[in-house]
Amino acid sequence: MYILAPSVLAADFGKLAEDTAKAREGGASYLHLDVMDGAFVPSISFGMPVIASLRGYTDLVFDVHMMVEDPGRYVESIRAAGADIITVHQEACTHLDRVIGQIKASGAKAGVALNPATPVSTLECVLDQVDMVLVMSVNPGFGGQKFIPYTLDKVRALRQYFDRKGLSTDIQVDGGVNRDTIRPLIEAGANVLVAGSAVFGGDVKANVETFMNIFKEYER
Ligand SMILES: O=C(CO)[C@H](O)[C@H](O)COP(=O)(O)O
Ligand SMILES: [Fe+2]
Repeated sequence: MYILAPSVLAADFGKLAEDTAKAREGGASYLHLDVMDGAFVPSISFGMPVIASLRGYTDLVFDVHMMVEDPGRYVESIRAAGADIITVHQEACTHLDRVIGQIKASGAKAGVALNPATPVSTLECVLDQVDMVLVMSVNPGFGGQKFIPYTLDKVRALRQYFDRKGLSTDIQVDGGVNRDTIRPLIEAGANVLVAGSAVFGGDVKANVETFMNIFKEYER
């Protein structure tokens, strides 16, 4: 029911495949891949070649978070590189409906992300079409930032909406997720939790296991 998506942004890039294998050993089923273009967000991370290369080393679900301007330009190539879920920012798409259609046509699951200061109401017209909504709980661009508490209200509002509609749409939260912030997030209705520094800082397998044990508290 609950899914941990370790974000490789905090991994040792010289040992990506190794760190990914450790996360899988601990029980993770997703791998969160942060693509940054230096325009939508200040930093530049990695793109298709790195994702395609890593695809050869793991069967984890590739959950690609596109922090790029006009992400519609890259949907097909990110899918071809191995993405299973492609999440685009509402703020980066002039034609969001078209991009969601493009992602679905590619065969990937479609996610839409919101920056902390972007209200849930901006997704009103597309909420019934997406497989996942990503609530950013830090301003995107860097790992290791502090969780922004008001984003919990957005998670609650989304879960209420999906429950009312009888939809089992995933709600993902990304940014500052750790063993202190994860319980309020689950209680607010999040079911896909991204964690970068809390997974890849230290013993990766043990860190993932800690999250898995917290999930068990809620799955009983
Ligand atoms: O999208 C992201 C940053 O924009 C990352 O997924 C996120 O920051 C994960 O890192 P941490 O868990 O250390 O906050
Ligand atoms: Fe992310």
